[in-house]
Amino acid sequence: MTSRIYVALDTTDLAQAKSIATRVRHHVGGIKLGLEFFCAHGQHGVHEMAQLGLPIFLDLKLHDIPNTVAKAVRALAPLEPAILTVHASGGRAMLEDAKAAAPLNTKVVAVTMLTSLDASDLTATGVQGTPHDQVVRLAALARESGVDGIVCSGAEVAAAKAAWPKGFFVVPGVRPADGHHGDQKRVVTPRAAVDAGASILVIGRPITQAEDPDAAARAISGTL
Ligand SMILES: O=c1ccn([C@@H]2O[C@H](COP(=O)(O)O)[C@@H](O)[C@H]2O)c(=O)[nH]1
Repeated sequence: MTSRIYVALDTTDLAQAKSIATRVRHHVGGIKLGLEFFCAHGQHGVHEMAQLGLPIFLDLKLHDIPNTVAKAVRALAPLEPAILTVHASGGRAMLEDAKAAAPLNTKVVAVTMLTSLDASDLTATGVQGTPHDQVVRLAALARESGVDGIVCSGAEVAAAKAAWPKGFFVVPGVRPADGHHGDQKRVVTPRAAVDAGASILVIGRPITQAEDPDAAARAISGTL
C-alpha cells in the first residue's frame, strides 16, 4: 500500500531537497513543497523535484480575491500537482474559482486553522468558539464550495470526516510521541492521526532534521 506520508521539504537548498527526497522515497507517498522552497526555486524547482517520480503536493496556501487566486491556480496548472492548497477563509467564491481553475487530477484542499495556532490565537484573531468549531465550520464551507478536502489538525479530523465522509483530509502538525513540537501547537502522533481519519500526513522536521532521515521516515512508517 502507498504510504500516507508526504514529506515536507522546507528548505531553500534544492540539492538538499533532492538528497532527502531520494533517501526517504521508499517510505513516503509523496513530496510536499511549500512557500520556502517555491519562493526560492519557483516552477523550475518543482519540475526538478518531480523528476524523482513521486506525487507533488504544492502547499502554497493561496489566499486572495477569487480572480487573483483563480489566475494563480491557472498559472500553476502546467505543474499538475497532485494536491494544491488554498485558505478556506478566502471564502466560497474563492474556493469555487480555485477548484474550477485547477487541473482535473489536482486535489484542491482548503486550509482551515493552521496547526501552529491554539484556542487563544484564534480568539486573538477575533474568531468566536474553539478550534474544533472553527475547523468544522470551515470544513462545511469547503465541502459546499466543491473543493476536494481540507487541512486540519489530527484533533479535529474525526469530526470533520464524520460530516464529510468522502472528503480528503490532510493532517500536518504530526509528531512521534517523544518528538519536539517546535512551533506546532495542535499536535498528534502519526498513528492517532490515521486512526482519526487522516487521508495523508504531512511530516517535515521529524524526518528532514533527523540525523538519518531514511531511518526516521521508516520508523514513523512502521507505526502506521
Ligand atoms: O496547518 C498547517 C498547514 C500546513 N502546514 C505545513 O506542514 C508542514 C509541517 O512541517 P513540520 O516540520 O512537520 O512541522 C510545514 O511545511 C507547514 O508549512 C502545517 O504545519 N500546518
